[in-house]
Amino acid sequence: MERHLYTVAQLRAIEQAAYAGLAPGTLMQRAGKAASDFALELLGDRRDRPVLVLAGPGNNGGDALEAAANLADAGVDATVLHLPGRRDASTETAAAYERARAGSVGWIDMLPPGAEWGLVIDGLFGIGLERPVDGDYREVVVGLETIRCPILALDVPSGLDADTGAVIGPDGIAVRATHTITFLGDKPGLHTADGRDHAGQVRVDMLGVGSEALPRATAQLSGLPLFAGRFTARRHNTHKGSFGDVAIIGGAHGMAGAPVLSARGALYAGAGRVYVAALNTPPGYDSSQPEIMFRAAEDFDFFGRTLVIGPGMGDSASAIRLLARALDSDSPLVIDADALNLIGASPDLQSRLAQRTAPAVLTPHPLEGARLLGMTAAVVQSDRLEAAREMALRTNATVILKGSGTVIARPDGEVLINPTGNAGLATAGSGDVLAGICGALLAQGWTGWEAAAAATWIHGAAADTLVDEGVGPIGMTAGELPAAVRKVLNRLVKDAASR
Ligand SMILES: NC(=O)C1=CN([C@@H]2O[C@H](COP(=O)(O)OP(=O)(O)OC[C@H]3O[C@@H](n4cnc5c(N)ncnc54)[C@H](OP(=O)(O)O)[C@@H]3O)[C@@H](O)[C@H]2O)[C@@H](O)CC1
Ligand SMILES: [K+]
Repeated sequence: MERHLYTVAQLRAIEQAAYAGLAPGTLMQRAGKAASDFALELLGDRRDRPVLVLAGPGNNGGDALEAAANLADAGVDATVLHLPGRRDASTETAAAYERARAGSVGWIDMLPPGAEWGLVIDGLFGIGLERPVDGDYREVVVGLETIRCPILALDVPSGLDADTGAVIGPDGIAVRATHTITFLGDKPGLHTADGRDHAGQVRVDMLGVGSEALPRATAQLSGLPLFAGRFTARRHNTHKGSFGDVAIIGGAHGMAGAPVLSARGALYAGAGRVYVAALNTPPGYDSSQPEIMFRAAEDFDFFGRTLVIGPGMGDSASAIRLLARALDSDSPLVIDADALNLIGASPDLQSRLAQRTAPAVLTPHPLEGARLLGMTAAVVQSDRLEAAREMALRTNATVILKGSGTVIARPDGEVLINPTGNAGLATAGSGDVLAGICGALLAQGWTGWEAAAAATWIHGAAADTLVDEGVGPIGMTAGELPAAVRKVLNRLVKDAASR
């Protein structure tokens, strides 16, 4: 899957350009038709169930009115809960209202308690929402929370910021849809932050607008086409040196598990040799993974090795020394966990990072990202794309900002949102495994951008596989991920070979 993501400003420009060449109301009629077609598909053979259509004050409400009229024409029992605003509706929305009025649509002005619906269509607000959903609108959204049927959002689930995926406003509220049909281009907010929980499955309908009319998108959904060329079958005539060395630097006193999880991630993602360079006295070996070699970090030679630095590393003087040495080296570098916090606190380490020429990939969660940027995690989460872009620009590195809809950014402003993964990844150690996978791909010669995109995608796909097998999301452990990562990777290579 590869899909461009447009900002509201870009969508308004697309809308304006498309609008100019069409009869008034055409786009809204197309949106209403796409919505009612999708609604009929969701109803399937339950077309006798009543459908509730929520129509708000703006053009999103106009889309909903068109959809309601279409459903009634198709013989569906469609009821509109109409909540117009104080201002006059646009000409198109007024026309859609007249059309629905003339048909066999039912009308209500409040949510009847206890009513049962086969489907709810949310056309309260779309990309025009700029302040929190309140008053009667809020009451309706609260009322939806107890309704147990599919909810189809038109364009954007009402209450969600289409650019950022944040629910609008302090103490804001947004519709939790099971499906979203989005118009004129996909939107980043449907795929990150609160977006995945509120949008459900996303379908894009371009309303007949051709790709030549679209601006250049600086954000897209990540997907196999971005890195599929790297999945080549291994040649027979190879050896462990052919697939790179990865060294995990971390494991201070009491934190030996984190680098071991990273090391397993690297091993199962195909690195030739994997070391743990431990700050504390290294264990002799890992009995469940004896392939991992343990060394003391202080006198470990970084040369020719890909480094994953930070898991369980702590903030000792020795940790800072090792991090400075790693930043100054020519080794490809994944920077995780404690190493990120140390960089956030040190202008000296920041300038060493910014001056690097070898690949560097940073893997912050929102709090680590916040420390790097000198802001709060809430501010990072309020605009994850912008935060990831800013981090990439300041550090001159590729950034993987973890969380629901992980954002991957590079210094030139290009951004990906990863669509794989699930809540099972919200568990201790899963980030360590991700850093290890990323290290393994760098060690096999991938660029920082490809390694970051693919490691995130594969890590999420591995978690999705585990959920399909009944292992999670509840109770999924980080230690279960590496074997699933191996399965996903080998399947991708096999699929690539058979294409
Ligand atoms: N134009 C086109 O060609 C096409 C448009 N399309 C569709 O239009 C949608 C965009 O329409 P839109 O711009 O009218 O904005 P929309 O999201 O409906 O809401 C804005 C309205 O809500 C009001 N309002 C805002 N916040 C509020 C609050 N908290 N509480 C109460 N009221 C509030 C606000 O009022 P105001 O702020 O002006 O007082 C204004 O009236 C887009 O998402 C897509 O679905 C498609 O058909 C494709 C073709
Ligand atoms: K909506």
